[in-house]
Amino acid sequence: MPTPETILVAVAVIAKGTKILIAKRAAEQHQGDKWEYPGGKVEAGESVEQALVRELDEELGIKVQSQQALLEISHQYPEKTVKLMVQWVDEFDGNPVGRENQPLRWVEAQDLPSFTFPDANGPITEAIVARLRC
Ligand SMILES: Nc1nc2c([nH]c(=O)n2[C@@H]2O[C@H](COP(=O)(O)OP(=O)(O)OP(=O)(O)O)[C@@H](O)[C@H]2O)c(=O)[nH]1
Ligand SMILES: [Mg+2]
Repeated sequence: MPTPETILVAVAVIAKGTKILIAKRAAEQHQGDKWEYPGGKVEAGESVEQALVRELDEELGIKVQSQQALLEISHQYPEKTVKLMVQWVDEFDGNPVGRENQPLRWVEAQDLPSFTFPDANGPITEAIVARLRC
């Protein structure tokens, strides 16, 4: 059987000081009811950076002013394979709101381990903590 195509996803770690913004996925979504870093699928013809700007406008109503690559994670779920392009965002205009009615929380980075994230997300917390220490 051919390997299914990898879905490229632009994901934002949005930081305000030592606080990180997380959002709750809807029950009916893939990896539903878990917390996530906002973002979504990169569409045809878009760069990762462009996709992130679009997704954060659509999902949170903020305008990203700068972003930097934090890490990349390839993960095979039983039903699909994703490649998360995780970007660090600490400059943006506007105040994030859950435009898709998703609950949002600003969480101290050190408290992230007490939230349940999609299975692919394991390495992200460590990368955040490392980034904040530098
Ligand atoms: N946004 C986001 N997606 C993640 C994370 N971790 C993770 O495995 N994913 C997976 O990445 C895939 C695409 O993300 P998404 O559901 O946000 O895509 P999207 O905004 O384009 O949504 P849509 O398909 O409802 O239009 C999903 O299969 C999701 O489970 C994460 O931290 N944030
Ligand atoms: Mg999304």
